[in-house]
Amino acid sequence: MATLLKQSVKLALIQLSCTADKARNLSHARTKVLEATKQGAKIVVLPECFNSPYGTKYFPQYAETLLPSPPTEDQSPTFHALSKLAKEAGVYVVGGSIPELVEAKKGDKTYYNTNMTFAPSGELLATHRKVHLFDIDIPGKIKFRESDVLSPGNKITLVDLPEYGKIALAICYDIRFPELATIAARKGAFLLLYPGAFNLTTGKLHWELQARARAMDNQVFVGLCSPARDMEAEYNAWGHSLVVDPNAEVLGGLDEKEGILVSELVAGRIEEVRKGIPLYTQRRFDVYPDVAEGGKFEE
Ligand SMILES: NC(=O)CC(=O)C(=O)O
Repeated sequence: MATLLKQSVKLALIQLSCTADKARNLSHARTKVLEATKQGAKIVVLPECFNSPYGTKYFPQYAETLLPSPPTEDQSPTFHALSKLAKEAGVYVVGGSIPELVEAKKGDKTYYNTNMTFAPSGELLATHRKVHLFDIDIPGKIKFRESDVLSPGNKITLVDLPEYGKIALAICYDIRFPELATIAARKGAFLLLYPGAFNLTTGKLHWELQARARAMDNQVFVGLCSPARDMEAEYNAWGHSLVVDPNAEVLGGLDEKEGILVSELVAGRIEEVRKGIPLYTQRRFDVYPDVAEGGKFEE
């Protein structure tokens, strides 16, 4: 029987220390991706906003232009660094996210929080713009309004890795919207990946819970990749990158410090879990609508 994950694969999440120095962040990311590759990883993930600090005032300052693709070196040093790195390491590189600038002819500027995923050949396979912007206000704890600067993406992102199967990409706050995950899983993703930077308030409450919930709902692997925590920065990331299996069990996790988490995703595990708890044949579309009938896959 064909399995969703065609062969077992090692996934690495790089919980990178991210600074205000973009060039340093890029070369540091290279060092860590190569380190993960030495441990056998074939899919390597970087965190949300891995080449800049996370904060609305930083997005315009660090933004790069990705379109038309491929951008020049000047337009996007990160595109070129990640493409070269994927080729050098011979692995899939899921480039967390970076602030993206789209400038209209009349000078209007639009910013997105954008992921780029590269094949081992160095080819750009997909981009995902954060669909749900992080606008929250928890009195006395945290207020954040990405929408002051960013615009939202408008699609669900599935990426085909021919030797392994399909993965779904979304960014941080996107994880709180289970419809996106469910549609991607029902379209055949074996892994939901979320580069993300929760914080000390919401991280403690919901980070692991969200990861396990999306894995449990959809009976697929889930990976959440955070920047390392920096208490000198204005925004303090939660850290605790983790990988969860299709039975919602934590396969591995980090603390708040920089680190590399390598986890083996075993082919056949999804089908084993789904055989035991057969949600996939028990859905009642005569009682409620099938969300997987919808979903937009192109910008
Ligand atoms: N930073 C985010 O996008 C999301 C987050 O921190 C949360 O959902 O909590």
